[in-house]
Amino acid sequence: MAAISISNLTNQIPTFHNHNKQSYPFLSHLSLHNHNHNHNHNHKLSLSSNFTNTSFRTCTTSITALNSGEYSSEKPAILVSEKLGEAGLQLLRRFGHVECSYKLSPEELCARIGDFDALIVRSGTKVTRRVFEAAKGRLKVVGRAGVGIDNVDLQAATELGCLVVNAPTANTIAAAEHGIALLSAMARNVAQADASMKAGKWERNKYVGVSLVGKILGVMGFGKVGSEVARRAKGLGMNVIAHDPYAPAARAKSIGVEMVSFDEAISTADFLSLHMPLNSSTLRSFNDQTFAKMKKGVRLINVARGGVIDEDALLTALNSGIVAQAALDVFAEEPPSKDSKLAQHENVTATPHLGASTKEAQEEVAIEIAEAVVGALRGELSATAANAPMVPPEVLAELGPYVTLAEKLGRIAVQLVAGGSGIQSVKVVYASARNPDNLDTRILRAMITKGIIEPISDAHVNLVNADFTAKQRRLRITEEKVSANANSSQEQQQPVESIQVQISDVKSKFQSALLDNERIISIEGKVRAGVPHLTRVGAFSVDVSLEGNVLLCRQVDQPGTIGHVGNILGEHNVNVSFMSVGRSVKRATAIMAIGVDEEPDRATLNKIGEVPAIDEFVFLHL
Ligand SMILES: NC(=O)c1ccc[n+]([C@@H]2O[C@H](COP(=O)([O-])OP(=O)(O)OC[C@H]3O[C@@H](n4cnc5c(N)ncnc54)[C@H](O)[C@@H]3O)[C@@H](O)[C@H]2O)c1
Ligand SMILES: O=C(O)[C@H](O)COP(=O)(O)O
Repeated sequence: MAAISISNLTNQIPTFHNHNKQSYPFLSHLSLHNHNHNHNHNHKLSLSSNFTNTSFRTCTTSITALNSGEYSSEKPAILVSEKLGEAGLQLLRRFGHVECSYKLSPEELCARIGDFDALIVRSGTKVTRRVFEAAKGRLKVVGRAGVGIDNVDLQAATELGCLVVNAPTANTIAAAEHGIALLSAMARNVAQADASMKAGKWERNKYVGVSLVGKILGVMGFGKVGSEVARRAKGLGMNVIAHDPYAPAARAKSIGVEMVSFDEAISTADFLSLHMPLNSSTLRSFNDQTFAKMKKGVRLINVARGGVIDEDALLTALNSGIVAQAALDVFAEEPPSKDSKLAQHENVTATPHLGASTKEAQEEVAIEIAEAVVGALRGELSATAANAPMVPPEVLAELGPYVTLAEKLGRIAVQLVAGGSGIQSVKVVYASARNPDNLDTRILRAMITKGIIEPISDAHVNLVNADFTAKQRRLRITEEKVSANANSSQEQQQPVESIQVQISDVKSKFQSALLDNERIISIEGKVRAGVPHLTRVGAFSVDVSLEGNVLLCRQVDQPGTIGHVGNILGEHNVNVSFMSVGRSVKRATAIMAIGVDEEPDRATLNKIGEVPAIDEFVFLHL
């Protein structure tokens, strides 16, 4: 894959106007899909004859004009594909259009998904790459109303910039209670005895059970559910050991649970209860080899995920008596086939994935996921994001203006690169008067990446996919944090004093942006009174607020030039919002930075290029 090329910008990227600014104020930080490609106007902007013709999409960080599907008003559209508690639905309805379609086939889901901004699922909906691709950029968030996100293709979501959030806490107790219910029911053959009675029998000798007290329970995965199961099992008089490579031993110890290795757990336990996530390292980790190491007659409970067990191996172990009984709430395929030998096995107690299914848990889960999805659609960062940095709200609030600055600096820097250059290496230097090591730069880096990549590609970059997109395009972004001297107490309180963006090994269409003519484009920005400013271009200090578009001119520092350019703009009804001149030596070369509200047309720009004192200039869309 080639480095980002800007060689053919001239005729490929039409000027882009977004006429459908939406009012989701923070979404720009997170989810910047733009659905207005149909509104492209093929305006081309010609800079003076000395310069490469370039056009850029205007920077529009507003979001998501909804597609022209069924839901086309200003409100976001939310598809709920599995049963969700009423309280959560009400919350969602207050915010957007909600469609509950509980029986969509995979094909129907793909056909409909492009009409929605959010999708809420439980474990029964497979949110595959096909679904994300079918969404064609509109889907901004997938909410998993529960814990396990193994039914969502996280990689595809990340690549396509879709946030995935879950509701990780609300069903913990329900799942733990179900685990204990299965443990007890299995030990006393409750389900089998009940079925026998319903068949008119009275089989007291057949259903003699085993006691729990004094037995060893091995909890595999000592997270939220596992630790609650352990706590309850202790109350039943069991000796509990646990295996979890990532859980702190002290937490287990505090409730009287000993952490042991995988092999020790499986070889000493009388009962094994599984509570780890399904991922590539846990997939079928209970298999022929591991069953062979277990104590003969072990009893197995699984309320985690069916896929952690090799089901054929379990069947063999049940038939050979290595596993005396199993209690399964989850299956590799759900529902399992009607003639599943496992579900039908007389030593298996089976439930249809009921772990989270209590009234209380479902109401709580629905509220938890509705809040997470609404927050994400509003552009807030989520505390339960599975594929984006979780940035605390207070950090986000503080970094807000720097987020805008970062994106604009990225946009400016890339527009200064001359056609024919391939951008490979970007360096960002953050200066802070506070301890720079404490600065969380993930959002800023994502926004710089967005600013650099979006004007020269069709990619939609956001916090979710920024690093992935940069990597995919072989754009290496390095960061440096340096200490800044604070000149005032206000500067001391700011999280960031300045952000410098450098693009190395490129030519510039504005020579003055190069550092010592070294093929390094360098610009710097600051936030002043909450407004992003461009404060340095190459070696020249400037000060222009980045609120409209910017014209940068290098000129001979002599009387009249500023007025001349200002007049040309005025004559063509282009309003100047800000102007600053930076020079190194009196009456030598100066850089003039002009903020303009409107986009000057080609004739206006040509006239500026004809001003004798102007050596070079560039118009930058922000
Ligand atoms: N049946 C249901 O309805 C139901 C309900 C809730 C949760 N679940 C499932 O239960 C599981 C646990 O949920 P949770 O909320 O406790 O999650 P959690 O993230 O709080 O806990 C999972 C624990 O597993 C540990 N772990 C990771 N890899 C491991 C490995 N290889 N071996 C041992 N431990 C490992 C993690 O360190 C973590 O402590 C998940 O698979 C979840 O999907 C099922
Ligand atoms: O991971 C979970 O939260 C549980 O497996 C619950 O799944 P469900 O929402 O489909 O009941």
